[in-house]
Amino acid sequence: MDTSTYFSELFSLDGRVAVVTGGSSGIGRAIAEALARAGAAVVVVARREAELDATVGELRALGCRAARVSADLATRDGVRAAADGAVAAFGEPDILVNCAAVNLRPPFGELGEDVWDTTMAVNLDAPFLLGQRFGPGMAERGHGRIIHVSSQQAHRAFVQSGAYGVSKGGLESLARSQAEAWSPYGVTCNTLVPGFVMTPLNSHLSAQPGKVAALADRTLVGRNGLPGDFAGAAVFLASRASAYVTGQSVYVDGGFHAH
Ligand SMILES: NC(=O)c1ccc[n+]([C@@H]2O[C@H](COP(=O)([O-])OP(=O)(O)OC[C@H]3O[C@@H](n4cnc5c(N)ncnc54)[C@H](O)[C@@H]3O)[C@@H](O)[C@H]2O)c1
Repeated sequence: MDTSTYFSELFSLDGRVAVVTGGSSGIGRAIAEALARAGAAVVVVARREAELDATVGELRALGCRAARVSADLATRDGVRAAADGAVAAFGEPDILVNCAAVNLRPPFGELGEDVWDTTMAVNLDAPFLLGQRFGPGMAERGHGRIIHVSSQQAHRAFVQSGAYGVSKGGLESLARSQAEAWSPYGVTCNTLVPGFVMTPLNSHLSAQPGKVAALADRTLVGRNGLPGDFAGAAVFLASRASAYVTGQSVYVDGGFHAH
């Protein structure tokens, strides 16, 4: 077997269908593009129409198969609409990437039910519900990949991110439960754990360059992350190459957690 066939068999996503929530911006946008470039037909799920149109247009311009579903994952109806729309576009998915999230930031003492409920709905309930919808079919077909996107804040306390951190800790636990249920049937379930990445999610920090620089100093590679830093890890976790990796939290954080 020549080298390019060898690597293509390991990493190619030709013939696969991927659903990427939060796929129209930031890390999710980079993951959607990476999976599409690796050969998958990609359904991008998010709320904002203009960003969705732009993302799908760019993916199609690259020669990739892409479709969009506009849905609010904060509601059960929205999650159902997202799943139905994705299946209507390209059929049952082989790969589910749960990247959509909110990070609302009241000080912990002022954290009320509304912030808690919205955070859990988008960051934890939607990944659970989409997993329940697609995981059994993946297991029945004998192959599948579920990839969640967590956060360093699942592992340490950050001021004003109490609900967010809890939701991300739950997500990593969810991946392990899903792995326990479905990995015997060829479905791997893992979590990517980003460090700090400058995206719309933390645009409030763009006015605090000192804080952004301090976060970069805490990494081992000496810089904060870029959305494109997640492309390789996502393709790996979505491909045959990661068949023996499941129930894991994979840190893509420039070594932030290593010291
Ligand atoms: N940027 C960072 O520093 C960082 C660090 C750790 C973890 N993360 C995680 O990375 C993932 C991507 O975040 P990002 O930084 O790229 O931010 P982002 O704001 O660019 O992306 C978040 C996405 O979630 C979508 N979304 C939010 N609420 C939604 C809803 N109710 N319904 C549907 N879609 C909704 C948004 O439309 C957007 O596409 C998130 O899970 C986030 O928690 C980011």
